[in-house]
Amino acid sequence: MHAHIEVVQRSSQRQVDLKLLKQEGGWWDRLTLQPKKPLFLAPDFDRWIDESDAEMELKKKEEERISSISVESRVRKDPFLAVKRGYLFMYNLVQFLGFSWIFVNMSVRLFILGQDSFYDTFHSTADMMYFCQMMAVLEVLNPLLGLVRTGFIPALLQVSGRNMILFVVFGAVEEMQNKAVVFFVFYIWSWIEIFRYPFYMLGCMGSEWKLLTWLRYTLWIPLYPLGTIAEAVAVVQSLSVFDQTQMFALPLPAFVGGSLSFSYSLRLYLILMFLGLFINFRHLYKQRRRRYRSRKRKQQ
Ligand SMILES: CCCCCCCCCCCCC[C@@H](O)CC(=O)SCCNC(=O)CCNC(=O)[C@H](O)C(C)(C)COP(=O)(O)OP(=O)(O)OC[C@H]1O[C@@H](n2cnc3c(N)ncnc32)[C@H](O)[C@@H]1OP(=O)(O)O
Repeated sequence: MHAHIEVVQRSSQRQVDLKLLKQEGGWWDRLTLQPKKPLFLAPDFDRWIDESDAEMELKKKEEERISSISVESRVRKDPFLAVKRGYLFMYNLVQFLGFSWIFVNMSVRLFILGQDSFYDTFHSTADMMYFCQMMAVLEVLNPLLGLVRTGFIPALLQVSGRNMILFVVFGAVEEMQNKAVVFFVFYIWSWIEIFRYPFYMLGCMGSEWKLLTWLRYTLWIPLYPLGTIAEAVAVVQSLSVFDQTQMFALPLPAFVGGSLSFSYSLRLYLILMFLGLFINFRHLYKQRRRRYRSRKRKQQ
């Protein structure tokens, strides 16, 4: 094979840099015609690439080209991307502020009043919790509208499960509202949400804080079972109230007579709750693995 030889300007007293321009593409077995390389000739190892380096480089360039095409086409295809991001950002911000308010309120009251604060949690925070949980219905709609990559079933279980506790077990039963269990349920819910929503907010801006991501994908491991246990305690405590008051009781046909206490529905709900815990725990575990696996791949 032949090459044009070009003398590069960067020559010094010690060396002369020669640039060989191949006349045809391809790999050379050696630099000169004679098999043994003259002693005065040395390749520039800073620029040296062998066949496998070149393949890697080509592959990398190809991947970069494909990802830039897919990003471009996604941006081009979705003219409402900015509106969607803006909506999600605002939604997450409102939820973050709501749960932060609840968390700070409960923490300050706990600090000042100690255990006495447990019994007044509902009256001091329920309005905000109602607001946040009503808004959370959007979390079931968002995946349906294709706005987020959340699983629809886990979101539905999460939102309907919490709303059942908040609106039915606590909201409708006055006897439950001054029980200590309200404190534990609300506090556990708030603990995860004050990290989850800012994590999403950063995501909407295309940014990430490693510590926040870690907290979002780790705190649920102790909090989810604890939260479910606290909710289960609340349900069990409310059973006798539903039996006594016959609130929401289902009237039975005349030939049977009487009515079916709502506590039976709640007993069934208790079973669903632990099934829901299993489904969502598995979902969150998979999300965690996906997040950290894809990050590891990016680092490699
Ligand atoms: C009346 C009949 C009732 C029948 C009910 C049956 C009963 C079921 C009961 C279930 C037990 C409930 C117990 C529970 O209440 C106890 C507690 O909550 S204790 C406190 C601890 N809890 C938690 O940790 C759960 C918190 N909640 C969640 O994590 C979510 O709600 C959940 C749906 C469970 C999982 O979230 P998701 O699937 O969204 O995972 P990711 O965060 O990884 O998100 C996936 C991707 O989507 C993007 N995303 C999602 N949401 C948003 C958003 N709002 N804004 C912007 N982006 C969002 C996210 O960034 C991810 O994107 P990417 O894939 O690009 O990383």
